[in-house]
Amino acid sequence: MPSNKNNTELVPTAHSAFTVTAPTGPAKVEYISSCELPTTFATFQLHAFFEAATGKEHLALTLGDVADGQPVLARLHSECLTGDALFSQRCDCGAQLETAMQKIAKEGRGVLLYLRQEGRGIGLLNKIHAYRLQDAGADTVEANQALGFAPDQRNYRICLPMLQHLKISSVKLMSNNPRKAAALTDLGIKVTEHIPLIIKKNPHNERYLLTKASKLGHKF
Ligand SMILES: Nc1nc2c(ncn2[C@@H]2O[C@H](COP(=O)(O)OP(=O)(O)OP(=O)(O)O)[C@@H](O)[C@H]2O)c(=O)[nH]1
Ligand SMILES: [Zn+2]
Repeated sequence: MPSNKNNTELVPTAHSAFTVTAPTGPAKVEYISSCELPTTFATFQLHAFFEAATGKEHLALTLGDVADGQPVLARLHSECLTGDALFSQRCDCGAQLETAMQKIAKEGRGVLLYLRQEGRGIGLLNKIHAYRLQDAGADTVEANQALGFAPDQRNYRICLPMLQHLKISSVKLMSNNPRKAAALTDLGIKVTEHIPLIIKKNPHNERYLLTKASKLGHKF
């Protein structure tokens, strides 16, 4: 841990501004509204959902007719404010988001669920704590554990009501995380294809990607 000049630095402890344990059992997610979302890739339909148990607002972007019963090109994207909005090079999230939207635009049909599971479910404040621990030598899994969390706090139950609302029952999944496909299958969503979403590594995310492969089971 880097120390400040007065040596008053505290080891980060988990911030409990909200519950970080994803609710179990069938997820209750209410559909709220939809609008057009013109982007640099295509003009998507943006659908808003509300999860009362956590107070979280989840989003779905769709392009084309996703309700025709054919497998839909799909991305379940876990929120990463630093990567998705602030161009962070610590992870591969921003580039994965961009690539997924590009692929959907190219196909002319697809869905992206933007899930508010920041920091693999521990929230933004705790992710910053975890990054601080990583700056001091921990890997991404050790950092979560040092804060008292599981390496990955996410579950994907909220996807079911969102996909049901969109009338999507089978997907071609863009992900390197086998747990996402397994979770969808458990929920009764057919995964007809696994499409890797591999992003070029850089010196800042190399260790993170290696740890994802060796400790979290991601396939690269
Ligand atoms: N706790 C924690 N979360 C992180 C860290 N780096 C990225 N994240 C979060 O991890 C989530 C993305 O998960 P990843 O493991 O990168 O990828 P994935 O979603 O499991 O798999 P893919 O579908 O292949 O992208 C986002 O919510 C990020 O905010 C970290 O060091 N610690
Ligand atoms: Zn990220």
